[in-house]
Amino acid sequence: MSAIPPPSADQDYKATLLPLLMSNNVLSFGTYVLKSGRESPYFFTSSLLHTAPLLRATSAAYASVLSSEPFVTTANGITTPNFDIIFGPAYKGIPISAAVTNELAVRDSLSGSDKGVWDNVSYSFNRKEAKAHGEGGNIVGAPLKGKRVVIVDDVITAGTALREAVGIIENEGGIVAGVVVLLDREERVSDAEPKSAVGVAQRDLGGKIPIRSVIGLHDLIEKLGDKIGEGEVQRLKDYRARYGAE
Ligand SMILES: O=P(O)(O)OC[C@H]1O[C@H](OP(=O)(O)OP(=O)(O)O)[C@H](O)[C@@H]1O
Ligand SMILES: O=C(O)c1cc(=O)[nH]c(=O)[nH]1
Repeated sequence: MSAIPPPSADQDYKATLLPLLMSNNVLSFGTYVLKSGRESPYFFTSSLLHTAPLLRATSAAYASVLSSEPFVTTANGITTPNFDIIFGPAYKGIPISAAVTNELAVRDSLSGSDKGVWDNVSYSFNRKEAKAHGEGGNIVGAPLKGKRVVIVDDVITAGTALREAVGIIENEGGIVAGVVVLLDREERVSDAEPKSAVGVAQRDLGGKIPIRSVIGLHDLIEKLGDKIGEGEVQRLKDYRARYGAE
C-alpha cells in the first residue's frame, strides 16, 4: 500500500489517479478473463476501492466530470445540475453512486461556494434480485419515475452492464440523462459490432446524452510506459489491435 494523496484538484485528477490506482492494485497487469470471455492483459478491480482515501480520490474524479458542462448549466454565476439522480448499477456501481452524491455536496461546501446546488441530487441503485417482502421491488434510494438519471459505473467493456442499467431506469419511468465511468476499455462490442460500447450507447440513446470516462485504454498505453515497461505496453497494444473499437 502506498501513501494516498488527498483528492486532487480538477485539473490534475487524471494525472494523480493513474499512479494511485496502480499502487493500490486497482489497476493491474497480467492475464484476466473478462465477463465478455476475452482474455485481457490488464484489469480494473474497483472492489479494492474500499478505503476512504481511495473512495474520495475516485469520487473526486467523477464529481469533476459531473460538475462540468454538459452535466450542469451555469448562468449568472449559478450552477444547476442537469440531472436529479446518480444511479449505480449493482453491485460495484452502488458505493460509487453514494460516494459521488456525497462528494459533490462536500467539495462545494469546502470551496465556500455552497449554494445548496447539490441538495436535491439523490442516489439510487438496483438490487440484482427483486425483494418480495418489506418495501419490495428492486430499486433502493430515490424513485426514478420522471427523473433525469445519470448512470455511474466503474468500467465499461462490451456495454452489457450499461444496457441493463438503461433498461432498469426506463422500466421505472426514469429518463437517462448521462453516463460517467472511471475506465472505458475502448473495446469493440463484438465481432459483428466494431463500435465501442460507448459508441453504441451514444447511437442508441439518440446521440445527445453525454457519456464520459475519466480514463481510457489509450491513457494506459500513452502514459504508463515508464511504470509498467515496454513489454506490458506492447501487450496492451496487441490487445487493442485485436479487440479495440473502430
Ligand atoms: O461493459 P460490460 O461488458 O458489461 O463489463 C463491465 C461491467 O462488468 C463488471 O460488473 P459485473 O457485471 O461483473 O457485475 P458486478 O458489479 O456485480 O461485479 C464491471 O463492474 C462493469 O459494470
Ligand atoms: O469486462 C469486465 O468484465 C471487467 C473488466 C475490468 O477491467 N474490470 C472489471 O471489473 N470487469
